[in-house]
Amino acid sequence: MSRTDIKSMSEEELKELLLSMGEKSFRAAQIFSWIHEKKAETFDDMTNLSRALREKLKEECELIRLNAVEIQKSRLDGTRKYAFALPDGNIIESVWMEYKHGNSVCISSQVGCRMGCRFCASTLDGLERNLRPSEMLEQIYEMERDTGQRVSNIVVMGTGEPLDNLSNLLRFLELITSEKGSNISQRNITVSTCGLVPKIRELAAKKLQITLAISLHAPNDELRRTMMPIAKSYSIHEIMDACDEYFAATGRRISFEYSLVRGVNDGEAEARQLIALLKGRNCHVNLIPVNPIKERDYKETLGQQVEKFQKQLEKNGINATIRRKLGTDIDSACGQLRRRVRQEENRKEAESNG
Ligand SMILES: C[S@@+](CC[C@H](N)C(=O)[O-])C[C@H]1O[C@@H](n2cnc3c(N)ncnc32)[C@H](O)[C@@H]1O
Ligand code: SF4
Repeated sequence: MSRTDIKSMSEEELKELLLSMGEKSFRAAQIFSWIHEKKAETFDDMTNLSRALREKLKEECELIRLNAVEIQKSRLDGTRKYAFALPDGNIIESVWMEYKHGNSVCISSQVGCRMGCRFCASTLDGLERNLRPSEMLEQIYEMERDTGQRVSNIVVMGTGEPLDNLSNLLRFLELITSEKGSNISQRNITVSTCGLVPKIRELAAKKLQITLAISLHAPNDELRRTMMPIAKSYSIHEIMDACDEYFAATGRRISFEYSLVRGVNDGEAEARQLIALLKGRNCHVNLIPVNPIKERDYKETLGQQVEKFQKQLEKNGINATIRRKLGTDIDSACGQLRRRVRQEENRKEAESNG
């Protein structure tokens, strides 16, 4: 029988668990605080619990940890890239970034991704599985343990489509923002999606204060379909309607991600279409030259053209920034560290077998 994933549980669920073990319900608050506030590494760290209860918890529950199998540290700034092994051996990646206003982390929401975007390394082997809430949390807790610092901002922009794993994402958000845990403000969290329209509407109905980022990458459906298969299911028009609903429900300005691909979506005509699409909207555009991956033929837009594109948007009243690149000395496209670590592990295994 598999053990209970206690790090994914709400305080209410913890209470029920403890009552079912014949314990007093106030133990739930103590255990919740050990896990999410003090970030206990083992049940034995929970010193205000009786030895008997700790033993019972060890038998019935797992307190999952991630194992950092590789950490790349930038020599230029504080950026660190982590490859973490999950309890089942799957590998995911997370990034730690240091800014003047605090520390920011980029975390994964799935092992792989099934969305198939043409520029993205995360999807090359498809989707393996969803991450549990505990596995999303633990990326952050583990990076905090490693750096000895606290996180203030979170972007769910690593491997995976977070809205394809919505119920686990919602529990993760509940736990990481809990006043009895890390107490991170919803306003300091960004969730990025390729545009799963029904899930955007579901998220809007929760009325959270998190920022929604839409990976747009093209100003018209025809071009978007060549870059992102999801564009065959939902049109840009439908995405914009869902964004309006999100804004109406939350009052939060939408961010649009636009990866510039040389000769594909970076011309004056595309900028004009993008302006027409976003004019009058309370939004922000993040421009980022695409990070080329060797498995695909896309090349990044070069510096001058990136600036020209941005200026054209700004001149027409569209807020646009070029995303500053951190850790350029360790930079590799999202999902590539995980792929390399996995390939190395497969090679070692093959060598030891043969
Ligand atoms: C990896 S995705 C994860 C979140 C979600 N699945 C999404 O697509 O928004 C995060 C962001 O990275 C972008 N991205 C993926 N591969 C990229 C690449 N090679 N170069 C630049 N941006 C990339 C995506 O388009 C998206 O805006
Ligand atoms: S960009 Fe996002 S949705 Fe598209 S394949 Fe990558 S992780 Fe998945």
